[in-house]
Amino acid sequence: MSKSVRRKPSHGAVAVLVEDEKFLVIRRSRLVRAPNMLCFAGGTIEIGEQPEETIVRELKEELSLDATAVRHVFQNRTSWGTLLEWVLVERHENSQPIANPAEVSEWMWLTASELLDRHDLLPSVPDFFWAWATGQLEMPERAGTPESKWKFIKPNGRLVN
Ligand SMILES: Nc1nc2c([nH]c(=O)n2[C@@H]2O[C@H](COP(=O)(O)OP(=O)(O)OP(=O)(O)O)[C@@H](O)[C@H]2O)c(=O)[nH]1
Repeated sequence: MSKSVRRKPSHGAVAVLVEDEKFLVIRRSRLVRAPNMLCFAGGTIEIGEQPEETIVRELKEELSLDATAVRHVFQNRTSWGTLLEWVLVERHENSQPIANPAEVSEWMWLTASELLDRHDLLPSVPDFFWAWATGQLEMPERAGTPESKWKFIKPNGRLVN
């Protein structure tokens, strides 16, 4: 969520950090676009950057977290036209998140089911879990197994029972 030179059209990268079936989630600060919403850490890909570099930089800026990109897992486009690159990351041993209040008001570890129960998510987050549940992306064992009910999460929508 830095304010430096941007590439147009908007192209962003999202950090997927999962341990023991819990995903690292941030609440966006009230000072940024989509204030107070829950999402994964990430931000705009700057000129000359690879998505893997963007998410390492954004994890440092938003959460003071040291992490390594593992692999690109997914790509999608938001309803407002931003192309998103989803990158699996691992945090460095002993590196703990500390929220930068200019960008992040809090962080939390949530299971996918806990996440999908929330009503304050950026719409790309249920889209990501829908894609996982429908076999469009591969996640490591530590992420657990996608639940079949997530297949009923409509893209940009909520869980349909
Ligand atoms: N950080 C983050 N951004 C996401 C997610 N899902 C999603 O659609 N986005 C979108 O990706 C774009 C870039 O994210 P951002 O808002 O955190 O980053 P930024 O300040 O560098 O970019 P911006 O000021 O152009 O919006 C925004 O349009 C944001 O809404 C997500 O899970 N995490």
